[in-house]
Amino acid sequence: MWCSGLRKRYGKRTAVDGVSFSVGRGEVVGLLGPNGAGKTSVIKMLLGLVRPDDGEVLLLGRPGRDPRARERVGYLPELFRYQPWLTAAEVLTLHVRLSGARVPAAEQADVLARVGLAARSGDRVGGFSKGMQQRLGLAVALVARPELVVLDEPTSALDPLGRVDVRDVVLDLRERGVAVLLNSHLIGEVERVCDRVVILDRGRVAASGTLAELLGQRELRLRLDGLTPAAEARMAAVGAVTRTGREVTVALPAGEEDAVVPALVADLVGLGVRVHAVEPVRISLEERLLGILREEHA
Ligand SMILES: Nc1ncnc2c1ncn2[C@@H]1O[C@H](COP(=O)(O)OP(=O)(O)OP(=O)(O)O)[C@@H](O)[C@H]1O
Repeated sequence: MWCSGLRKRYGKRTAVDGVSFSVGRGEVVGLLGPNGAGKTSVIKMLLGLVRPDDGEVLLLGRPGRDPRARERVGYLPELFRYQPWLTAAEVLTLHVRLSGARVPAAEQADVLARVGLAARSGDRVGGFSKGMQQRLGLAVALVARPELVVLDEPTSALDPLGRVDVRDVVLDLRERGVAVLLNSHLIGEVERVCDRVVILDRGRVAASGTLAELLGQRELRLRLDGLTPAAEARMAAVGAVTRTGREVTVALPAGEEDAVVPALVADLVGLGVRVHAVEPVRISLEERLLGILREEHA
């Protein structure tokens, strides 16, 4: 899947402003960003559910407008409700028919089992809990043997075990060479399964890259007493500084920590600062995301 220069306005509000990225076969890409960043709008444009004002979409090598491009795409929407009078098995059969694929009943039953609904296949969907409906939505996204799967908040209603199931499903898809685009606010989840992430903010790509690229940056956690403006300026010269009382975090320039850390500590001591603790750490995706968003909004 590939998109370039996607733009969308709703009235005066620009929801998506020049978004480009791609998801290759066998690759899991996470779409991250705050509420209203444009994630769902991007997904809907990719799938042809919303018409972009500008930009291009290629799905599995065909223009996104081509209905045949969508035959091999599985989609779990953020908000969904299936026909309450149908059983879970009937919902799957309906979606298989809609997709035009030929999927034998036994394979459909396997998909229900994979999302943990084997025991409920004959029950009407109207009586399903939110989490069970979300599991069914995942089964719908998977059942027609898709080559690209787009999951919009797939675990929002799921219990911790259900989240583990989804992680296994996603890793299994990757194993089979399926391209997966995952929109989730659960950053830990994204960090565990995604090869790459695209961070959206106010309709634009604020950052993107492999986890190694985005998290490659290390930072230094310090516990300090007697900070002076000169000492703060010395730390700011190294990288972005965040401070909560005596705890100070300094972003380290990539690959230079061996030289930078001892020099910084020596200078801080020289400036009269009492250094209680020094700990270099690799930042988590969550911290990195918050850092990127803070810079964007500064
Ligand atoms: N149908 C619509 N009509 C008007 N404005 C819309 C519509 N859909 C989205 N928007 C606006 O576009 C912006 C992006 O919304 P979108 O749903 O894409 O964000 P999101 O990143 O998915 O957010 P969330 O994390 O809350 O799901 C928001 O300002 C929203 O109000």
